[in-house]
Amino acid sequence: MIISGHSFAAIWNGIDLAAWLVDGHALQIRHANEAAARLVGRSVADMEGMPVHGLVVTPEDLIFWGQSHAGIAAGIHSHTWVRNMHSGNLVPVDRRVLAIQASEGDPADRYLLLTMQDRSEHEASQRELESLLSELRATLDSAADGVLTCNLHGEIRAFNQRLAQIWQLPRELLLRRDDAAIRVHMESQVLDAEAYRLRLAAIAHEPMLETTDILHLRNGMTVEQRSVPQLIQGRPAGRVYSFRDISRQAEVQAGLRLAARVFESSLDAIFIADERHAVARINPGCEQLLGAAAQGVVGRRVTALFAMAQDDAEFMAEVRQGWEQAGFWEGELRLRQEEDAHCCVQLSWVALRDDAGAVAQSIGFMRDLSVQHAAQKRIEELAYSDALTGLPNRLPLNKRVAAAIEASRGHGGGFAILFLDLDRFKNVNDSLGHPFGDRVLKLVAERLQGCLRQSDMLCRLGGDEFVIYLHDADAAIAESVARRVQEEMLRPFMLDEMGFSIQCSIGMSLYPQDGDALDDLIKHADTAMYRVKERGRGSYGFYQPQMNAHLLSRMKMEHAMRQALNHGHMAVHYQPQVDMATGCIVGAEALVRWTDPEFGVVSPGTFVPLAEESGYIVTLGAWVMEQAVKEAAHWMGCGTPLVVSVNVSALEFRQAGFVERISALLAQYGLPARWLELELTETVLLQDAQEMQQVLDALARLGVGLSIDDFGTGYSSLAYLKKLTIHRLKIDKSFVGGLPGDGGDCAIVQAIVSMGRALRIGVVAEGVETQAQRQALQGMGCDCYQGFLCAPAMPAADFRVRMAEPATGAKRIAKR
Ligand SMILES: Nc1nc2c(ncn2[C@@H]2O[C@H](COP(=O)(O)O[C@H]3[C@@H](O)[C@H](n4cnc5c(=O)[nH]c(N)nc54)O[C@@H]3COP(=O)(O)O)[C@@H](O)[C@H]2O)c(=O)[nH]1
Repeated sequence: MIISGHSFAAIWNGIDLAAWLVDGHALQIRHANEAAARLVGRSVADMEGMPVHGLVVTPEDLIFWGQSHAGIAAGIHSHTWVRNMHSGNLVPVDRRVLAIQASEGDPADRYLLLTMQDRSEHEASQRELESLLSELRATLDSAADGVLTCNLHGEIRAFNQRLAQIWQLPRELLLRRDDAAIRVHMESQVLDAEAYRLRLAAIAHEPMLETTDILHLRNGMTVEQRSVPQLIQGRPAGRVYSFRDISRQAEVQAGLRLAARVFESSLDAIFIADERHAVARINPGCEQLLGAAAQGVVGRRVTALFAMAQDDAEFMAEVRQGWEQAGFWEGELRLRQEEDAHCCVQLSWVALRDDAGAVAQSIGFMRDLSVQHAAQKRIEELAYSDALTGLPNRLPLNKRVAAAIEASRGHGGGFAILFLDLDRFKNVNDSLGHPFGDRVLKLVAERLQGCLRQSDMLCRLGGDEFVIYLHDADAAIAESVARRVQEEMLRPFMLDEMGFSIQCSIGMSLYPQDGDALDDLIKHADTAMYRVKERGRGSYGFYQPQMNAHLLSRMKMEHAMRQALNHGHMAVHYQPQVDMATGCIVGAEALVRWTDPEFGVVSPGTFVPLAEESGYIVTLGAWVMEQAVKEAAHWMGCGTPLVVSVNVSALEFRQAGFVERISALLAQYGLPARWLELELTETVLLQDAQEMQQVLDALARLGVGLSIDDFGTGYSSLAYLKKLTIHRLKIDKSFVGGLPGDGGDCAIVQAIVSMGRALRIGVVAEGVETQAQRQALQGMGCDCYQGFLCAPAMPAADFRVRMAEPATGAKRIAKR
């Protein structure tokens, strides 16, 4: 097809692309179309013939037109600017240059066709896009939430800095693109990684799903993960995840939940009041304390819950003052309960203020003080009374005596103090147990109270010690009361169908002659009571000033006794035990002796009880035991073995490791256990039956003999004779003394001997002084005797001599 010149012009001017034809040699514009004229803001006519440099605006273009264009054939495509002469603006253009050879072989006949596409709009939209992108990035990076976008295949397209922070993405994952590593890292940060992985897989399967999940991360953060589909033209193209740190929120919520639980489950009664001090809420503890359901209480004024002496306004003024000064008010109030009851509560009422500082709400905490008040009352009672008997204790007695002394200054009257101690009450406790002893003490207290007038006062000081204040009393009244008390005590008591009587010792002091203060009067009455005990108990006596001197000498004696062992003032003597039938010595009782440089010969009857009271008997007894075992080993070594009997006190027997020590001693001196016998009193055997039996069994297993000393003077329970491994009974010398004339003693001794025989237990009579006694005992079937008739206890050396002289007294024969 051939295009006419007219048609070409129409096409040339019709195209929207600016074009001009430049003479390659002259560098002048030969032709320009109308689009070119519009682009540069000139007319076509103005442009044609114009040097091409006239339109150059950039240094690069100047260089371009200044160089040879011979090489331009395939065309040049570049971006540049042209100036619009009309507006003066630079217009960005997309420029193409094409070389055209007009006639063959004439290099001068060469043209350059320039086409320019205005890029203004394209560049503007490009800038707009970049600006939008940077805005979007800035927005993402400044977002408080972590954001991550991915496509439908799960490939990560973008995430922001916050996401990196929340998930603590390591630096290397920020520098290189590794979606799999990022996902693995994120999963590893979730506490339940497996569950999270499954959840993500499930979300990926549902492109249109909108999700919200709470994630607990290993770093302690709680994160809310939301995900929404990313839609392009209504179709899912990917997914946007956002992650919000809700740790604080979760903490607050947990705190609120906890507070609600505390409110609901608190044992304290709690109410919340509004700004007008009307009850808004109460907890179950409060309902319980009030005895009313919340509905009946909510809306009532807080002050209406209490029974108060003050009126409402006065009380609230006080409360407000507390709120102003400390933020709370605290005090004891009487709470109204259901059915007109009341209870005492401790109210702590705290004001909660709004931002402006006004009291918006208040919380009241109430603690029931009933138990505390009861305990307080009990403490006061206990402070003034004896818990066991309920009798007043020393405090009220002090007050009473102080008042009596004060009153006596006016009218000169006197009063008496009686110090009363139950005799051998320890035996009751030891044998029948403390609970039984406690019940006896209560009965005693009742009896004693019955002997007194209203104006007198009976107190228990502790243990088995009582003090009686006799109001307006002289020596005669005191004595008659003491006598009445003793008669009353001797009247049989009944407990658990057991009848018994109690003996007591009473010491008395008088005001004002024996002291002008309670402490002195009690001390002196106590001293008098001691003297009564020493004289044989079961009686009463008045304080005499020289008694204190006696007490002092007791203390001196105790001190001397403790020194005696180290100073060699103690010795062990041996008293022979003789076989009735043969007259041979078959054993010896070891008896301790003390000769003091100051006190002279002190009887064991005096110092053994002192040693028992002070606990020194443990040391003393261990020493006697060692001497006796050593001596018996010596007898055996001399070919004259004999059984040695050693007295063991209750305290010694109770010592842990007693059996082990005996066993070690026997081993140390090489004495076979059968040559040792332990003498125990009945009181020892009754201490704690079970524990006692274990020790006795262990001793029996060792092969040591056991005898019961002073048999018949204690409880003489047949039960333990049957149960325990006893080898011998020792008839007390008090029964032997009455033989053969006293029918009662004869009957007792006969009974003991018969019982021994029946139970196959040996019987020894002690304190045999006459042939008549020996014959009587022999006639009754008693096996052995011990007493002055044969010999008193003698030093070890004398005893050895005695054994070596068969002609002088009893012959010795070892028999066991
Ligand atoms: N725990 C320990 N107690 C001991 C020890 N040594 C002695 N005692 C106890 O002291 C009490 C008094 O003992 P004592 O003054 O030695 O009297 C004993 C004998 O000397 C005395 N006796 C012996 N024969 C006669 C006699 O014919 N007539 C008479 N009037 N008295 C006599 O009897 C006492 C022996 O008592 P007993 O032990 O009951 O067999 C006394 O209770 C001793 O037990 C010791 O080392 N440890």
